[in-house]
Amino acid sequence: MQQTLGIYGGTFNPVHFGHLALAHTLQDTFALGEVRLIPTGVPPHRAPDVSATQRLEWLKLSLIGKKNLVTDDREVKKGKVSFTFDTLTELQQEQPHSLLVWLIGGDSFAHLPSWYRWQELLEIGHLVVANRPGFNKLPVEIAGEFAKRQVEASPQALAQGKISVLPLPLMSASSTLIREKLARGEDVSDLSPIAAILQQSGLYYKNT
Ligand SMILES: Nc1ncnc2c1ncn2[C@@H]1O[C@H](COP(=O)(O)OP(=O)(O)OP(=O)(O)O)[C@@H](O)[C@H]1O
Ligand SMILES: O=C(O)c1ccc[n+]([C@@H]2O[C@H](COP(=O)([O-])O)[C@@H](O)[C@H]2O)c1
Repeated sequence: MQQTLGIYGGTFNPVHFGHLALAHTLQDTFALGEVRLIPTGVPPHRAPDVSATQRLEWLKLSLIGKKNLVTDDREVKKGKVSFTFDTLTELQQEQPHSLLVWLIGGDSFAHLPSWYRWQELLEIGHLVVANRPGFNKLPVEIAGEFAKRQVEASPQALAQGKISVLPLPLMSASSTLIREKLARGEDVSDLSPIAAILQQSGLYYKNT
């Protein structure tokens, strides 16, 4: 049987239930032994107001007791901008016999042409896309790649250079929504597994 490794990168500013549902469903749908959640240190396209070590710490807390879901701190340790192409290349070198099964949301997928070496990125492993607003309005070059590469979401269909859609209904959870609610001092326990910690930290609170 083919060896596989699940990869899920994100800013996780902060972690929410949607992130966890995506990671679980990825693991389950493709029968992956392990999914690595990789927080960005210095993300290429944004500047989070909370440190990378803090975002990693919260992510770790939210994964306690979750078999097969683990954090990977390589991008946090780098201390400079991390490109997904470099991270996946590094992981592939470490595990030359594993197929990398990497996950992004539909909004990220729609912006893929702005990513570093995005066309080569599509060749590295098997990409899994989770539905999210934006996925239904793909730029033409991405729509073309998707049409050419799409296969069903199953362990048997896993293959280098292919793309599958994660079988999960649209989830409205987002870090933006959590940050907005915390800024107003509102409860976020329906959105994040670390709601109490976030509220106590006061980190996103804006006393206006
Ligand atoms: N609810 C969701 N449904 C589908 N994909 C999601 C969802 N939440 C996050 N993702 C995807 O997971 C990856 C990491 O997301 P990220 O950590 O930036 O969270 P986010 O909720 O998108 O944050 P923000 O609201 O700050 O943009 C991205 O590819 C994103 O598209
Ligand atoms: O490599 C790139 O050029 C690139 C550009 C934008 C985002 N990414 C990665 O995509 C993942 C999700 O990003 P974000 O900003 O939606 O949290 C995260 O792992 C980022 O490092 C990667």
